[in-house]
Amino acid sequence: STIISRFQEYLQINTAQPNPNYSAATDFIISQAKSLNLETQIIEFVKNKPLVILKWPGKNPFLSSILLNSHTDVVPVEPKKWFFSPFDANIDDLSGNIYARGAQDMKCVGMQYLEAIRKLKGVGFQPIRDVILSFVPDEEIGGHDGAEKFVGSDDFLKMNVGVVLDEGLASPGEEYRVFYAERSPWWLVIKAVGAPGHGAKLYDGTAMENLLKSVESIRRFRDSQFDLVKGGVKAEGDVVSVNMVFLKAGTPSPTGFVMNLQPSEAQAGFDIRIPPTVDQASLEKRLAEEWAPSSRNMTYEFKQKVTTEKPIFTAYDSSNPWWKLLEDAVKAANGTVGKPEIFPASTDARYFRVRGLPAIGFSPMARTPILLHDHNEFLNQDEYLKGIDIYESIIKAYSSYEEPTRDDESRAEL
Ligand code: MET
Ligand SMILES: [Zn+2]
Ligand SMILES: [Zn+2]
Repeated sequence: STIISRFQEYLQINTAQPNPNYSAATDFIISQAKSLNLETQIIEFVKNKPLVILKWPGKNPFLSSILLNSHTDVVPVEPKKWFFSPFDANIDDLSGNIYARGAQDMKCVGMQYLEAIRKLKGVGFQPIRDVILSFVPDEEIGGHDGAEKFVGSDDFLKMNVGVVLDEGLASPGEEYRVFYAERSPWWLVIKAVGAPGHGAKLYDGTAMENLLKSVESIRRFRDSQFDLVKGGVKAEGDVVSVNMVFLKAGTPSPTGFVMNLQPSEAQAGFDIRIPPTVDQASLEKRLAEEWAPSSRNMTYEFKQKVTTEKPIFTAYDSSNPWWKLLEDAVKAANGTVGKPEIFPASTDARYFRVRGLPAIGFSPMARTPILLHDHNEFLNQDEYLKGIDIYESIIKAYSSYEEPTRDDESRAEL
């Protein structure tokens, strides 16, 4: 169908980090917007890193707007490990699965917003609140030149955003997952130095030994957290995850590494995710004292570090009307929403939440294995189409919601 081919077309644009083709993605999104008669704006806070903003104006400009956010970049691939080429967006005839990097994370969502608007326009629906779509760059590398700059801009203030939808996760079961908070990412590099020497000599204080002691200590901590999840004591989003993502050491030689030389430097990288309620200061103390102690000639550095003064949540009780509106709208489209969860990884939603806005993490993919950042990422075409109906229902409910929200009230007082 044309709906599916439009999704394929977006997936075929290679927006993988670290060299995303943002200009092709922008052209594509703008052409979609034009076909839908949406207002368009391109903002470049940083050159060649465009944010594409689309607007479907509502009838009441005094009410806060609905922001539907998605990121245009995707994570890199190891193409040889894929059955289908990751930027072909092939459809497996038998299953109807669409294979592509970004099929789940999160080009599906960006296109589903647009397709839902297409349907609503097709039946003559008119929103009361402004419906704004933001297609933002660089989420996968921290969002610093995308969503982070966006939320601090005048353009954003003028939008008077009242609620934000951003990405969630696929769900293998029947229920859609929905997220009210997320863990903070710490991308940590620990470095050890030590005395170099002959490969045959046993001596204390080598860089490798110094590093490995840390790795052992970090692994014990990792196990303790993982055990809580395995034992069913805690959910994935409620423990600290620590995973080693690189190891770097050794003296290179043309045939590999020099084998009889103990190197003077060694380092390891870790992806750490910290739940909102965990005390970050005490974790950093553990890091300084046990994981990278200067007494063992170790230093550390963060490649990414999100710190929060206090836990940041989107309310899911009656103080936040958007939560129930979403649940009801999903129900109205024959879906069900699970219990509110903490997103185990990170999304741009955090930038909206720190500004005090309710942001909900939601990607309508049920009956789907979680394959974001994995090989052979796919989304089934029927599931994709169902997701469009879900968004149609949500956008309809959100944009026709007339009760003043807290945000509208504070606006009125100005
Ligand atoms: N969304 C990506 C992740 O969770 C990038 C986050 S930036 C630290 O890994
Ligand atoms: Zn994502
Ligand atoms: Zn991602």
